[in-house]
Amino acid sequence: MYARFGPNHPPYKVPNMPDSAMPPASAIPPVPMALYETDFPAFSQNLGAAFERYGFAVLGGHGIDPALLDRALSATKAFFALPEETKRKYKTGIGGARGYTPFGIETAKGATHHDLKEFWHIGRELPAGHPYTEYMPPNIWPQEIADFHASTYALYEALDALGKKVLRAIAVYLKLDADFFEAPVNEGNSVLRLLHYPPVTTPGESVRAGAHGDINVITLLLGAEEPGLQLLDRDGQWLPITPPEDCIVCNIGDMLSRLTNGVLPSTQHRVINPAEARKDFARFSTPFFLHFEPPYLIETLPNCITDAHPDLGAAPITAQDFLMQRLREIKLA
Ligand SMILES: O=C(O)CCC(=O)C(=O)O
Ligand SMILES: [Fe+2]
Repeated sequence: MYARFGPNHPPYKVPNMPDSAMPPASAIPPVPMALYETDFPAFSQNLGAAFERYGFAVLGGHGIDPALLDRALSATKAFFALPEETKRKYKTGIGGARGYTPFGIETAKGATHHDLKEFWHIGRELPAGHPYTEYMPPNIWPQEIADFHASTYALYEALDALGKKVLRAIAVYLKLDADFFEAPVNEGNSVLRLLHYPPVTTPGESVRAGAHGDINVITLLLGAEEPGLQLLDRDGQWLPITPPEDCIVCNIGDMLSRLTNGVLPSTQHRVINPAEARKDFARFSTPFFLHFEPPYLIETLPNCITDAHPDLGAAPITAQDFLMQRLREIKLA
């Protein structure tokens, strides 16, 4: 069992504390994905309520083919096991938007220490001459791992489809047309991030991922069953999110928070270092950052301005301009 702990790093695992005194390992109960087909209004309501309360929701039984997940995870592990110099061949000069970003680069906004992670980014494949090629560079693929391209891009497409379903539920929760988000995200600048947090063998100031909010519309996260992910709750407590294996963690990003005038909050989250018993284990997780199409104008939804949510006065901004502003802040652009 994992204890809650405050921002100043009291112990993560409290020795001698009976399990009954601990908060649940994961604060947010899963919403069954099956409800999407059997009772869409209930699906939308349960999911939306979790997002409004926590900025996070957990989807149970996500329905992504377990064989595909195994293939993508094997390819990911095989890539990160390559020698450093081989991996660095795939480091691009485009702010990490595609390919490999080595250990020690990304630094959370306002943080002084870099994160303890390396990662690989995959974007949407566009036909030659597509107008968005200006914003969305082509993918690169490691030649050393035969199934990498096929398995990880199939996962990209599965998560893109799942994300579009989640957005239908969010639209209905917000009393918009169910297909409100369809055109804005259809060929969105979405990115699949394959993340590797190596074992944490030397103590230091750095954490696996410093506290941050995601930039995009919504994030779908696979692999959070290896403990460490926490969200910063309203009362200042860090709540662990450690879902069962067939679940996917979803959270609201800054773009959707801005569009909804904060009705759906983008909640700060982080990945803390492992407890002693898990410190020799790597952590592999896979967030899918679902984005709007680059020219989409993020402009506060009028029906999200209410007495409970007075207008925060966010100026309209395109998804592309917002992204560039935020990437500069985390030293990726
Ligand atoms: O690894 C995780 O569980 C979360 C990663 C994350 O929050 C991110 O990459 O934005
Ligand atoms: Fe994140």
